[in-house]
Amino acid sequence: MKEKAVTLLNESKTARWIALALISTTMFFAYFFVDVVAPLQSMLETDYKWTPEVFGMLGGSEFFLNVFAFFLIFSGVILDKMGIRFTLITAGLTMVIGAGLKFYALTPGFADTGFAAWLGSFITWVPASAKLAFVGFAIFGIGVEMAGITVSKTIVKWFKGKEMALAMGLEMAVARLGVFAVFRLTPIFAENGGPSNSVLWGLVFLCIGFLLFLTYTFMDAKLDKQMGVSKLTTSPEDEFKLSDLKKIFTNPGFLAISALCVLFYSAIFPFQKFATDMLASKLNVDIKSAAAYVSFFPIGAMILTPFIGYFLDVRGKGATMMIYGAVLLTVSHLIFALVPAESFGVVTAILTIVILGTAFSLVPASMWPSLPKIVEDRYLGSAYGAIFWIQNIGLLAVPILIGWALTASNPGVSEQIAAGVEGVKYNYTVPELIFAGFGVLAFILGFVLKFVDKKNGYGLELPNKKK
Ligand SMILES: NCCCC[C@H](NC(=O)[C@@H](N)CC(=O)O)C(=O)O
Repeated sequence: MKEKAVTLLNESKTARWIALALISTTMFFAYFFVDVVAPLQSMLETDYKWTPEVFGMLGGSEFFLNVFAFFLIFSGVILDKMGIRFTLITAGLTMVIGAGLKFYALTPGFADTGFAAWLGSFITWVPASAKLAFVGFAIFGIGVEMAGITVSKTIVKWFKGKEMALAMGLEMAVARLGVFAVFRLTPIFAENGGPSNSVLWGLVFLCIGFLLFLTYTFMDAKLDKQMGVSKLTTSPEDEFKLSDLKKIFTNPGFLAISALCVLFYSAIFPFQKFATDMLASKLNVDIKSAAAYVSFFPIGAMILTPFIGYFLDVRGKGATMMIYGAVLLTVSHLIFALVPAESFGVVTAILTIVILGTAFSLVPASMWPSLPKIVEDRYLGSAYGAIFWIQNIGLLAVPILIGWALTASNPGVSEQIAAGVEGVKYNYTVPELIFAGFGVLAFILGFVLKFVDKKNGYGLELPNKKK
């Protein structure tokens, strides 16, 4: 009897783009929450007495458990061992729980408790609200990073050999739209209820995102069923083993790309957190207008990333793109650092942000689809977890470093702002020079990656799409 050939769900264009839409929309909400208070630095300083150091620490706290308690390494192993569905649901729930705690930290309901009084009784320069917000954001951080690696592996599952870089580019584009939305919406939410209202909206969005992840799991289960994926059909050599972690950390391609990743992203995400205040001070405009200019940053990246992804699918040149990205990154931070405020107008600001947005498209669009070329599929989740872990070390340390550099290079300014003195502003030259330095190092690492690729034949310069 002839067996009926099954057309796999991922062979259907409609099905794979629906799968992508579901997981990408959740990442939109997740990225919204990541920066939900980013444009509110001065409001948090005035309303909650959060100094720039405290604000910088909040940015770092997102990565605290991932880095120090190795949660990202665990997340990668969980993904490879337990599969996509389990990990997506766990990630979604973790984000909601962490976000809920961060919201509670900013409410009067918390401020009036004995717990708040106790939290405020030690390390008194960090307010109780900030301490609890750090805990919530650290838990959220586990969820969002777990979601990030799982979404990457999911895209490889549905799109490998097809439009993989385009799909990853589109997913990142949708996520960036979340960052654009946050810079537009958060100041409005905060005007009508303070920073806690912005965080509450972020929490509501995350609940919707969780439901979308849940919906996707039904598609995933159907695809697995069609592929006959079960413990019985997976041969022992196809299964993830803990010893694979050693293979990841001794792979020269992985090490080069991870170093480039941490340097590049250290000059992007931490910048995003300080960018509104930096532009407000450099352009001498209010926070709302500055936040509106910063919103062009993710928009530039959002528009370009899928095009670059498409180019990589059909033409390749992934390693070269990363080098171009590092050059643009350095140039834009040098402009922010060195062009004097008198010559720095709105047009210069927007142009520089667009250059930075282009860098922010070139590197991510080529970096994330490169990893499946460097490591085996069976430990791809762990490899994504490990590269995120290395990246998170930078994302944790750099906002603290920048907060400290800002205070140190502007003696007395923090005290005047906290005292409510009008018109006092920070000068961001030193922090911007630090960001530019990361760009220079990323540029050098780009060449190292190209060399390692040539030596090991990973095919980073080759197209992703099979003819
Ligand atoms: N599926 C997404 C690929 C990674 C996208 C990348 N995000 C990260 O690297 C995150 N670890 C950073 C973060 O969560 O802050 C991006 O370019 O957005």
